[in-house]
Amino acid sequence: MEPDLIQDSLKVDTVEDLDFGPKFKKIKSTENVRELQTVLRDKATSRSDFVFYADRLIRLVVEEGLNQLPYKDCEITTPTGCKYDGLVYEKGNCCVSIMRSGEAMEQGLRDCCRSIRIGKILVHSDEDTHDAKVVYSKLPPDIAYRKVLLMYPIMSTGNTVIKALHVLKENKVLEKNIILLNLFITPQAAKTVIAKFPDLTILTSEVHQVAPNHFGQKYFGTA
Ligand SMILES: O=P(O)(O)OC[C@H]1O[C@H](OP(=O)(O)OP(=O)(O)O)[C@H](O)[C@@H]1O
Repeated sequence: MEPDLIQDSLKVDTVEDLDFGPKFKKIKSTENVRELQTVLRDKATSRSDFVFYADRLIRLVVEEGLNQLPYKDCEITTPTGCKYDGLVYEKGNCCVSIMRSGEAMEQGLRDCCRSIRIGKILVHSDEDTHDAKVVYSKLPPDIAYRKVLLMYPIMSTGNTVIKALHVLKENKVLEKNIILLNLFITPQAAKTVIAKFPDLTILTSEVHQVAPNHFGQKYFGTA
């Protein structure tokens, strides 16, 4: 999809509202989306509600993320014999989830792309300093030739995602072929990541000074 068409889409806010350039995109902030974000931020939300509402928000971001991938024209025949000019999803994509919160987004993607390959990167970040280091990675061997949906829901400083992006670049993935799917990002994280990776596409649901850093603990029930 061309950038100007993305701006016209009902599904994403116009990028002019955000000062992060044309490769930074946000799903439309509808009342439905705002309710999901509110439930996820509310400390009174039960764990089962948290998982349920997180999965709903993840699905919206994943569906819009699929709009950032390439499609090509095709013609099909309907059951009544009519020709129809349609679109078909192009092959050559994969996903990389950043453990562990990024793994919460895998089911939403698999619900849309049943057999997509999913690589993993584990980045350990220090709870106090937010310093991050790569502990483990396992990626599809031909990842350099694929478009990559990189998934991580929370960006506070952006350090975790930056480490993962370095791993992808070391594996010869082109920056312009990476689409980062995210739920919540701080303005600081957006600025920092974009300054280092200007050709990266970022798709989020909300930019806010406060990152809901309880996400992983609450989603996986470890708090
Ligand atoms: O942008 P950053 O400053 O790097 O932070 C990203 C996220 O990573 C940390 O969570 P945690 O270590 O619990 O990660 P996990 O939920 O993936 O285990 C932090 O609390 C954020 O939620």
